Amino acid sequence: MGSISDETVEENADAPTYVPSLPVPNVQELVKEDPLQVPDRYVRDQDDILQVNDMSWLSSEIPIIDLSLLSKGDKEELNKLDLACKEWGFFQVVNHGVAKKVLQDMKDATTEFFELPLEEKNKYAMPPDDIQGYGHAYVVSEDQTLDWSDALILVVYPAQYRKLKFWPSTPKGYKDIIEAYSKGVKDVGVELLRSFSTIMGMDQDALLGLHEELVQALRVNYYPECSRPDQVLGISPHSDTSTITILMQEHDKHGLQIKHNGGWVPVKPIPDALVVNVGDVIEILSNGKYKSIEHRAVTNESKERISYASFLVPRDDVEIEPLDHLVDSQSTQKMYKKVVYGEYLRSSMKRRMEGKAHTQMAKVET
Ligand SMILES: O=C(O)CCC(=O)C(=O)O
Ligand SMILES: [Fe+2]
Repeated sequence: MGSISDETVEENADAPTYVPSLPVPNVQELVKEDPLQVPDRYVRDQDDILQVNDMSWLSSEIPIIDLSLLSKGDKEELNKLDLACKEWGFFQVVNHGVAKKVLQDMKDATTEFFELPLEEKNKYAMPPDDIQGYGHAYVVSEDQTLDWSDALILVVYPAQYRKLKFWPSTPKGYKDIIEAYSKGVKDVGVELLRSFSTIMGMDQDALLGLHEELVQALRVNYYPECSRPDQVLGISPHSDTSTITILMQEHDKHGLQIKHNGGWVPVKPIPDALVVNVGDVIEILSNGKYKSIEHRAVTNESKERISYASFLVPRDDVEIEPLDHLVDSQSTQKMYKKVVYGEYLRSSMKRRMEGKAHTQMAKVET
């Protein structure tokens, strides 16, 4: 594999465009200027963050799936996957085959990138009319409560969708590291989609085929430390508009929480494991059997946290609706309307992230 050279930065005509977001302050800089300030725009209604819904004791119940067993078609592991998707919508994957070094290089280079001075990072600033680059997405109104985070967002697959002008060339080799990490995640994703096809009663390659082309986007979330973690959220509660999301977190920092039985359950990092969640596409295809679960990230008082979310999604023109055979087997009606994926995705970007409000729009009114 050759390296991604610095010369290939001209605009790519095949690259899709996305919905813009309003400009907001860089949170990392706010903290640098005054570690104690928490501007009003970031302060949540206390009901939003209260610990009364704390269900941390359930963390150890979040399923752990062995990908090497799934790949062999192990029945028991496939059952575990089915249960995980029905009951949790989230699980952690071990024995996924992505080399430790690939994961570690990604963490090291990314940490270095975020430590660069703002002007350096801003060479890759997200323009007002795009969602790729370094900045903030999903800001749609001046009076929306803001998330305590900055992000670097890149479309990585298919390669012809890339906009390389947003791929940082510092630290040295970062582009190749992003590519190697994304390739690893893609292989895991393909393997998982095969197993998802199986548990959804289809040929192994059915889901991949339905995507026409597997599109993969990377969102690196940077959550600076916050002097008042009880007042802010790193990322608002939302469900992912993806088919599945594959997330790497740092092993020594907590932040991700998922909604379960009305409470918030932290996903405790397991070293080198990847966190996977069912996205809205699987929820719709499965007619709600598998749920795209609401999740959020909280901040830490003394440490910044970085998370790496890879979203696997269908091509824009693919139509998504509940699979006929699943509707029949559940002997219920179709719970979701047909949506064109690209329209669904873009309309979600025009809203602020707000729980399951967007999936709700695809629901058939009853
Ligand atoms: O930081 C995390 O753990 C969650 C990130 C997330 O949910 C997202 O980027 O969609
Ligand atoms: Fe998410």
